Amino acid sequence: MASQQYATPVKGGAHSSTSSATRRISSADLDQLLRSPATPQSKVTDFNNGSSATGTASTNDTRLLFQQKEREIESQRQGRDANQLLAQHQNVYEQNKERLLDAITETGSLLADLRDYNTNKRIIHYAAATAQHASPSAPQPGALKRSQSTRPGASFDDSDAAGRTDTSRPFHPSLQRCYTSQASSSSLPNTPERRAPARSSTAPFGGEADDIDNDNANDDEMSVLRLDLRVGAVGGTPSSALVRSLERSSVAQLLDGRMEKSQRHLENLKQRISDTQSKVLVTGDLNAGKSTFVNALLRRDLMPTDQQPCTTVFCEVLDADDSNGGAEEVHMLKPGTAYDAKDPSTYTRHTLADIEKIVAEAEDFSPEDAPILKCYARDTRATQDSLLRNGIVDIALIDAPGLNRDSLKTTALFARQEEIDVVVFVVSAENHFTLSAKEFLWNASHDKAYVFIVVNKYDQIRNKDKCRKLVLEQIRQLSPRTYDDAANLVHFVDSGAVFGASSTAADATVVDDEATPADEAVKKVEGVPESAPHSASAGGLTSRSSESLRAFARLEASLRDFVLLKRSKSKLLPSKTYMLRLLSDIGLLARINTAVANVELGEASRALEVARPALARCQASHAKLESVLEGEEDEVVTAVMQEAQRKLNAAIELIGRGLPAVESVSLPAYPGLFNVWEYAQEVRHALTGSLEVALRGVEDTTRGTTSQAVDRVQKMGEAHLPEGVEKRQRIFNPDAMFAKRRSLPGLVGLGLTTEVVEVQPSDFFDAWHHFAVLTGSGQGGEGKDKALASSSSRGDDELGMVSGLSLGLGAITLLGGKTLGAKTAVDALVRVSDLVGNPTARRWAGPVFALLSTGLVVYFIVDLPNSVPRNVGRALRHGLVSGSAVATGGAATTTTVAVGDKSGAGEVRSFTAQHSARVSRETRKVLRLATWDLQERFRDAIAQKRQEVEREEAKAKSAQMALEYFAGAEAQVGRVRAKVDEVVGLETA
Ligand SMILES: Nc1nc2c(ncn2[C@@H]2O[C@H](COP(=O)(O)OP(=O)(O)OP(=O)(O)O)[C@@H](O)[C@H]2O)c(=O)[nH]1
Repeated sequence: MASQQYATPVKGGAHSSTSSATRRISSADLDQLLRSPATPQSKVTDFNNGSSATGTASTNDTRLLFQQKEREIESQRQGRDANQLLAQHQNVYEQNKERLLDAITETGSLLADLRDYNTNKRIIHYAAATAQHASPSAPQPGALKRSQSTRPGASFDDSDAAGRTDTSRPFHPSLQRCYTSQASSSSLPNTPERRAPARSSTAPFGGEADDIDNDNANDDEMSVLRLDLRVGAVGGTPSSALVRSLERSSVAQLLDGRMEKSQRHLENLKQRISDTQSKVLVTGDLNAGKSTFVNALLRRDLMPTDQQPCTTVFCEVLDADDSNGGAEEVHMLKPGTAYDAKDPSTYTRHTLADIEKIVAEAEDFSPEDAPILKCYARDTRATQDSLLRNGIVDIALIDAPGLNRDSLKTTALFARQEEIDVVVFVVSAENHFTLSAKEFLWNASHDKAYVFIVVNKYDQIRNKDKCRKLVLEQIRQLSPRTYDDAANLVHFVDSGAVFGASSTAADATVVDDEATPADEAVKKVEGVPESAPHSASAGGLTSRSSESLRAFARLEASLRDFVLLKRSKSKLLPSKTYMLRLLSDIGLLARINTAVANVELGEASRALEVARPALARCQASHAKLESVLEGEEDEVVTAVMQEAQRKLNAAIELIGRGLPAVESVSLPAYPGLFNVWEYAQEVRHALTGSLEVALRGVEDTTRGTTSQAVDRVQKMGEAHLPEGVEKRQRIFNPDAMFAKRRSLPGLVGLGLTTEVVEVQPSDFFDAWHHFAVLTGSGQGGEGKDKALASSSSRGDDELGMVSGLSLGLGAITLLGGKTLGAKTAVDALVRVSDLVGNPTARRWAGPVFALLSTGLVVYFIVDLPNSVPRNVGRALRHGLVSGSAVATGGAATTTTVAVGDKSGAGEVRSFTAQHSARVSRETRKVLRLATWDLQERFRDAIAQKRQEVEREEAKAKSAQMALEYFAGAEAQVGRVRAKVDEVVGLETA
């Protein structure tokens, strides 16, 4: 209030001659007048030239001056109060701003943390997704609430746009088209992605969710972090099938995207709050008088006006002193280039006078290509009057092209820019709201709530009450919040009257003695430059135009108030709203995830109570079974081996006595002396054949024993395997045992050398055997066997001599052995030699010997059918026992895989040892397979149980971690929220 001079047109008296001039009265003058109110000849200030004039003042004049003084004092008081109020407001604003900036920073890092948690540690459950994907048995508070909600859209956007609409707002079917079409217009520049149907399709005051009504905040519903899961870009409705088909990880990914977007928006909010400039977008119907209104606000004929729609540009008017070093000029922005006032390459420079030409040239441009002008103009009015240069905040006024179907989208987009704080919507009182206007206004006010509405050309309306009612009713439907505060936000004016556009303004006069404090404002409206063609002061105002000016003055005061005193509302409230929404969402996420984690922890704990003992039981059973199985295996293998040894030894013993090892095999019939050779051969075949049968018998017994053992093992498995483990058995096929050996031909299968079937001389008379028997060196002992067996392996040279000797000795032995016994025979032989020395004996010795020899030969021949099997059997037995008849590397050692038997091929072992080892190996192999199968299933079962335990432990750990994390997050949300809640005064400012 540095300059306290007011322009006061006065009428009549000494000053009537100067009625067209503006009188200026100073405080000093008025003080003086007050000091001598009754002085007949008082000194009256000549308001025109500042000099004093002396004369007799009439009572009327005195009264007039008193009234004037009172008004001035009141005005000064009001000015002081306003300044104080502004200062206070500025203080509160700064505090609020700092709190919000702090809260935004903290929330940003909380979001970053949540994203990291979601991506790297544990997927965050998102409301409805949780209900669908988490354990169905477990109730989840947040999710459950949604599923029980009666609102169709409360669960995961499963409803259509209408279903999601807040019923507190009137929804206009006629506007639905634009609502949805704009919601899906993701291709538009500067456009945030499509939104969920519950949300605004346009955001006049920001690009994100700060465009949500504060009142509609609901702690149980996502808003900012709500996921848009609509199907299809155009006209699609959300599909619950799609939602259900979405994996939790996909939902988490979408949530991450949403949080990232929110982080970006927080950064924008920061910038927006830190920005000291406030932008006021003036838009409205074609030809509604927007440019006239802007000129009226500026008191300058800056923007071209015409009876035809003419504005084709977005012209942002800024204060030249504040923003451009005082230089009045126009910068035309280069499309696609970021504007920088300090960089002339980003714009082309023009004079203010060029605006008309630029506007005219841009007439044919499409709305998207409409040039954007930065118009730096000096605001000559006093700080407290000026809108642009008010000393508190830099205001920019943007004159936009008129709305029609083409420009609607562009202007809506322009309005969505972050830095647009206030939208002033100009509508012609003559036309009310056109369809485009309705669309724009409904969208702009739908979420933003407040729009400043100027109903212009009110002077043209005859039935003003009717018009007012109609327009207000429309506003009530389109923007209920604006309607509620219509006294401040809706103004019926005649902008032309301020700047001479309307016909009535040209000869308007003001009646002084009816002036009220509101008239002061009217007089400010009158403070137009002298160059103005239709200055209100030029011809004096009629009461008609006086009313118009008063209305405009009220509008200006309200607009200033709205932009300045209530800039908190336009700048901070959206941020506060957004923050509250976001924090509420994070809080909800934290609660949902805490609930889910609690459920998971409970589930995991319960599962562990079962799984841990089950694992321990399973491990114990396994250990026990393992030792039992080992014992069983050893027992069976030993039994098999002993049985095999016993049976094979018995078989070999029989063979050794020249008898077949089994009854089912019989020796061949003696074919006579002339076929004795073949006889010996057949005996050999028969005896080895009987051995094969005996061996098969051993193998069959082993199969039976093994089958029983396998059966026992499997039963043990059934008994010990834990519940739920697959009990399917490996099928045991006993026939497969020894099948390979049996498939081999005779001797090879038996693992014997081919010599065992070759006829030997000893098969007919085994001299060494008889000698051994004769010398009493044992009855079939091992040493004797060796000695006797060696007879069959001597060279052919010795054969004749040995055979002759064998024959002779054999005869003696046989005779002696048969009649007197061996000893007696030898004794007889000694006595015979004694007789040789006796002459008498020598006489009959020859015939006796001849007789004896003949007898022996006869006996030998007669005994051949018995002696051959005996000799063959004895030789075979010897070969089998000594291992000399067992082929090294033969079937006995190679047809089985050595399992736990260290005997290798090539080692000389008896037939019994070899085959008993083989069958026991085979048995061990089969049993190992059976037990291995069982153990394998045990191991699987244990691994499964361990996995289950580990899984539940991990689940419990993860849930525990989530509980801690979300408890921390919720606490942080609480702290930040308290800070945001401290941002006060926005609702009443
Ligand atoms: N009677 C009357 N005429 C007005 C008023 N305001 C503007 N006009 C006239 O209406 C016509 C259009 O005014 P403009 O300011 O150019 O309108 P606009 O909304 O900027 O037009 P475009 O943006 O070009 O569509 C001009 O002839 C103005 O003189 C008013 O309050 N009363």
